[in-house]
This record gives sequence, C-alpha cells and structure tokens, in this order.
Amino acid sequence: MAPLELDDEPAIAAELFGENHERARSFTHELATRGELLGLIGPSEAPRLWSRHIVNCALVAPFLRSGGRLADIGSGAGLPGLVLAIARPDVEVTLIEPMERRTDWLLAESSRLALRNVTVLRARAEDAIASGPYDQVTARAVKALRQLIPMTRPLLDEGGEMLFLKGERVDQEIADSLKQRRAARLSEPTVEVLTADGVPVPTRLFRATVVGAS
Ligand SMILES: C[S@@+](CC[C@H](N)C(=O)[O-])C[C@H]1O[C@@H](n2cnc3c(N)ncnc32)[C@H](O)[C@@H]1O
Repeated sequence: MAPLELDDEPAIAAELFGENHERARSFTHELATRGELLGLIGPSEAPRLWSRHIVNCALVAPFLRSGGRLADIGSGAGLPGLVLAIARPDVEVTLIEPMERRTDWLLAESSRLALRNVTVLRARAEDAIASGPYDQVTARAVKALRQLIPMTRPLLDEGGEMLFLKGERVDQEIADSLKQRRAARLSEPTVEVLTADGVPVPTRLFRATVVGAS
C-alpha cells in the first residue's frame, strides 16, 4: 500500500481539540486513508487535509455555545460537524446529510471514535425541522447564503445563530442575500476571518442571529 500522503498537523490543533486530540488525529487519518475511495474527498485533498479542512473547520469551535444544540447541514465527510463534535464534547451535534453513503460514514466514524455527543440524521435540511429547534447551525460548501438562510432558518428560534464557513466571496454573498436576511429577521451579519500558523487559506465565518419571528 502507498504511504499515506498527509500534510503536517498545524500546531494549533492541540489547543483546538484539547482532550480529544487523539480522536481528531484518528479521524483525519481514516479520512485520508479511505475518503477518496468512498467518494468523500477529492484525489488532491489528502495532502492538505489538516491545513485546508480539519483545522479550518476546528477554528469555528470557540464560537459554539457551551451545552448548546448544534445542527450541521450537509456534513458530507464530517466537515465541519464531526470535527466540531470532536473539538467540543460539551455541545450536542446533529449531522444533517441526505446522502446514504455519507451518513453511513458519519455513523461509522461517530461509533468508531465513541463520540457520545453526535446524532446523524439522513435528511435534507428542509425536511429536518422537527428535529429542532437548535441553538446554532453550521454549514460549509452547501449553498450560497441566499439559499442557505431560508433553508436553515426554520431550524432556529429567536436567539439562534447561523455560522456559515465561507470563502473570499462572502461579502458579495451577503449583499446578494439582503432580501432573505430581512425575511429571516436576522441581525446585521459579521464576518470573522479565521486563520492560524500552517493554515494557508483563511475561513471567513458568517455570523448572524435571529432577532425576531419570521
Ligand atoms: C459540496 S458538499 C460539502 C460537504 C462538507 N460540508 C464539506 O465542506 O466538505 C455539499 C453537501 O451538502 C449536502 N446537501 C445538499 N443539499 C442539501 C440539503 N438540502 N440539506 C442538507 N444537505 C444537503 C450534499 O449531500 C453534500 O454532502
């Protein structure tokens, strides 16, 4: 078997994953080993798994509410939902993903890693309203904000927060979603630029809170 092509782990991983650092290493190793075969990651992703995916997602962990319920929409390989569940065992994380092959992987990994704070729901976000309300909702690489906001708003009550991992175009997406943000009764959004040593591409974290009934 070819040697595992995995990039160096950024130093901040130890801080972000704390007591679950070894679980994060185990998950990353498994994803690098089996992810491409299972269609979870592209062929060029393993050599940048730590820096572009795992730590990029884990940088959101400090924004999660302690003891809260988090829904991650379109979790795919577990990004960011499973990574956040590993980093924050004090948060109850529901991974909402419609594709069976992906939910099979998420269930198998949650069980292998003995994560007690994870629920896997095979559904589209629009069909998962009964599983809420949640305190916060996350998503990465699922839809543009103008679609993501109406899709996830029914999962939150007033005071609930949207945390979406976005790229460089986030400001344009914010401008394009004015109508949807107003209809959803969201606060003025903020964008946190998250990065660390060994993380070449920052994550832009869109944050907005529900301030009234829609
Ligand atoms: C491009 S992948 C991104 C996966 C992962 N979030 C990541 O960053 O690698 C988009 C994911 O969203 C899921 N998805 C698409 N439409 C959805 C919906 N309406 N509700 C929930 N998940 C959805 C897809 O099945 C897929 O796993």
